[in-house]
Amino acid sequence: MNDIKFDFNNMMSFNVGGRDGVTEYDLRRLMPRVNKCHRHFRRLSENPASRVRLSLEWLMLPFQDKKTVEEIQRLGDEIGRQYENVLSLGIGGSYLGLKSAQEALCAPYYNEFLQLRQKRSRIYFEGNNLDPTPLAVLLRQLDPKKTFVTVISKSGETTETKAVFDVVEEWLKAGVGAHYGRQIIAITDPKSGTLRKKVLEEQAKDPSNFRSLPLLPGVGGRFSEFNMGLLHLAIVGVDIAEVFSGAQAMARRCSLEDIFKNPAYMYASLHHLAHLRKGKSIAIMMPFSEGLKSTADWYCQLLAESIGKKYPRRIKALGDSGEAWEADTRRPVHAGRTPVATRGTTDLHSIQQNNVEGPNDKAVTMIRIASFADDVTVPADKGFLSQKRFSELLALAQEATAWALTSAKRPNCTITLSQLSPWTWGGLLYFFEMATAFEGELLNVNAFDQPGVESYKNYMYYKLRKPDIPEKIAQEIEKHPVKSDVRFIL
Ligand SMILES: O=P(O)(O)OC[C@H]1O[C@](O)(CO)[C@@H](O)[C@@H]1O
Repeated sequence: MNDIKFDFNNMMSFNVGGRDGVTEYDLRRLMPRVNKCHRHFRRLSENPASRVRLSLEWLMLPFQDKKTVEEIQRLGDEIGRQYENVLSLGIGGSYLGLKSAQEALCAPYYNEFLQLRQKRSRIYFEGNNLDPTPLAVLLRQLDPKKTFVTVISKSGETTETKAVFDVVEEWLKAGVGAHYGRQIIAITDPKSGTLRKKVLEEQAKDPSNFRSLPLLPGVGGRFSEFNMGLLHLAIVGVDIAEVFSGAQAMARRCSLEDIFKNPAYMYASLHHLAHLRKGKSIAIMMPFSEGLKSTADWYCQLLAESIGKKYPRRIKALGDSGEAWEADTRRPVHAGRTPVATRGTTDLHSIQQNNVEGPNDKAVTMIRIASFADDVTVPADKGFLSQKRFSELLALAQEATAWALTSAKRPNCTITLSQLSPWTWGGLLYFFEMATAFEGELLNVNAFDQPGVESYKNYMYYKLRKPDIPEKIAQEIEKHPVKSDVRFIL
């Protein structure tokens, strides 16, 4: 059985009370807005030009052409079987989806045991931080001749990925010699950016150098796992067609107008109401599965970058029956909910205290797996735990967490995956993508840009004297120096 269920009973007032819970009446009152957003979103998603212009092309990713997917599957398979190690460089949307896929769909301790990884490459994620220690240690240990490098960056400009790639490229060159470029694949924008430029230059020297795969136009980083992440799925031996089949099934459920039939619209509507009417501004993501830890991290980027916006969206109609969006800077709204990634049962012994007794400003999403591929049983004669299966204990812990939250009037909901498989994981990702995009619609913000991330980048570029920094940015930085008074440093 391959199934995904969304249980939101504990978001409702009949379980957590009228002050903190949503009523059916609230949901029905929101329906005209939901229907309007649905029609708007649908109109845009049916228009190919709008999809690309507004970064909605992620909607189509699970429906990609079979031949392309098969080619990627073959290529990844070849790399995974040939190389002892794969260094996967990327950050944000060019990293989190890959990591979450690996944790969810490969055996735990994948890197440690050859048999568990079916004799495929060990995977090392780098380029997602500027901390020098892991990189320095790793490069001292790895044999460049046995290492393949995937560098993933839509822009090709991201400092973390670029700096690490610059180092890794030289390391590979020194260790492998003239043909080092055959051990690199770049996944980047098909036309623009410095990484694409580098690919073209290197391929002109030798066509088997710096192979590359395109990031499809109209796909933003955090919505790109079914594009940027495909090669990685293939390297670690995951069946991409299964992931897509699960995502397609979810896409069909999420295309329905009725929120009582569309789980993503319901998720978005409930959290929208819980936030704006009941003050639940913190989104706690709590999978009861080690395999879904990084999926919770992936969700944090998705929610934070998509919904956390200073300005609402101003829509401009265009001639092709499409539209363009811009920030309406006259009216700051500071929209968004703050995501926090936790995990059951580990964080029941830390963050859960605050969830139950701290400020009642959270909505908790639990994810549970109904059936595990492996199980462990406590031996007999061990008191009250005797002969209990771990899966049983875990399910009970999740039930107990829901009870503890609900009885303390803390709204919570549970997503149940029949099992953790490529099919359910594909469906789960699509569900969250649609729920987040739709929450953006309800809030009327652009869920597909991330202007707030630029300010730290600009400051760094300015200090690093990156060429072509706009004068306006330089002035802005000069105008706002951060004061440092020694009295306030102990
Ligand atoms: O793929 P790129 O261009 O290196 O960007 C990486 C990440 O950086 C951001 O642009 C900002 O953090 C993310 O949205 C994106 O996922």
